[in-house]
Amino acid sequence: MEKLMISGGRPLQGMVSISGAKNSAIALIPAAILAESEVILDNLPLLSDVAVYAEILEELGAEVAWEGSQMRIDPSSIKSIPMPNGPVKKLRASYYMMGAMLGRFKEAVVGLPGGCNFEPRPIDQHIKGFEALGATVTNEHGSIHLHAKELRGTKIYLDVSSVGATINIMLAAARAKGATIIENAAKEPEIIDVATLLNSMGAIIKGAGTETIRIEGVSELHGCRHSIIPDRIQAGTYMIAAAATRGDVLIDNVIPKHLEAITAKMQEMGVLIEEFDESIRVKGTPSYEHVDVKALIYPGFATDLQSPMTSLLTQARGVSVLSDFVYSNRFKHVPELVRMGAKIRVEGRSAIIEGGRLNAAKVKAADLRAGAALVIAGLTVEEGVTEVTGVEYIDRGYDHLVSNLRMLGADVWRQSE
Ligand SMILES: CC(=O)N[C@H]1[C@@H](OP(=O)(O)OP(=O)(O)OC[C@H]2O[C@@H](n3ccc(=O)[nH]c3=O)[C@H](O)[C@@H]2O)O[C@H](CO)[C@@H](O)[C@@H]1O
Ligand SMILES: C=C(OP(=O)(O)O)C(=O)O
Repeated sequence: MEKLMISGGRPLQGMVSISGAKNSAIALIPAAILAESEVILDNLPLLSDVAVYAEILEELGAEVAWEGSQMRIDPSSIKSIPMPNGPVKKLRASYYMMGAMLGRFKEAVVGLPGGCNFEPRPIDQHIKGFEALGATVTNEHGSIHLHAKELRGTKIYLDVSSVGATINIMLAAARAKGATIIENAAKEPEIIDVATLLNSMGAIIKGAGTETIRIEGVSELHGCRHSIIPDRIQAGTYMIAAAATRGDVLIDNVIPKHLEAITAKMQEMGVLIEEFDESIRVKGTPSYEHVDVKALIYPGFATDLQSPMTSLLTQARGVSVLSDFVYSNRFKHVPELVRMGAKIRVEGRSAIIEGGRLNAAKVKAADLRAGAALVIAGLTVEEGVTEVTGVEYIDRGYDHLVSNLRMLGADVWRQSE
């Protein structure tokens, strides 16, 4: 096991290039199961979640060649094998195995997902969707068993606009008979990315990115080549880190439109931000105003940036209120930030943050974005070394974090625990 060591107090300066999006990559890899020939994914991030997904596909019999930021997946010899345990337990997005296997084989056995469990994360809307398409779904000893004689298109209204359920239903419906309409669909950019890949594979999907998605089922899908969209959450994290250290950073390979909510909130605090076609420059200022933030579904402020934003708000004057309307209890970073001297209390689904200096401490990342929050907090500390354990969570979602931060002038290194 390793830990991250951070000797903070240096403004981040220079340029960082953002990798492809985790939440796209880990949906696009299982989507390749639906094809009959090779799928090539470019701009793939180097993340532990991606490695686990490659392992899952290999276990099923796919040929996977991963070199740098490209993955070639030949799914032609994939077999329908039950996956109750093993790598599916290591990540959240293994739930996409249900939609992809159901679409291709009309059956699947998949262990309940792992990943970041900052609070109970139900999958009832995924199951409701599969059942509406004609599948029988049972939970047997912690594994979901799915089976259908045939999948038939239908209209599905999601009770909550879930990213995972929207993508999972698209995967299964892409090879169903007839048309499926998802109402109250999630609108996150990663959903458009998955629809783009599926359409390049021969699917007929319209409306991705809006609340109504229509999927015309087809009997066969073929291979294709696809470049993954930039990771808006990694980009937002570097934007926050640049501001928190009062630095000046050009964040390259981003889609500024995907970052509008975080950009607007940071500008409201007094951070200077310039937008270019594919990059964003973030320049810190000596003093920030407190703001209130509401994490919402896209295009609102991303819940995945809520924890990193908490660290930035410790650097603002006065009292900020940060509420999460996607996850009511995503606050595992708070006690650790308090250990570093932050004045934060949680009330219901809100964190009340009073600005002030942080101190170096030994802290533990309990999930991916809590880890990012602690790294940002450590970067602001002027004396001493902050130690962050739980690095395995951070490796789920940040490509080359240490080398990127070092390139920006931070004094950060990994060390054995
Ligand atoms: C792999 C992946 O893409 N992960 C992202 C995805 O997670 P994930 O797809 O799991 O999150 P959802 O969009 O499904 O969850 C949104 C809300 O809906 C609720 N819900 C969800 C499904 C369901 O069947 N029933 C239900 O009640 C959840 O508890 C949560 O309150 O979107 C989240 C919200 O943007 C992000 O934080 C995660 O980074
Ligand atoms: C919660 C996250 O991921 P996952 O859904 O994969 O656990 C995240 O990326 O912040």
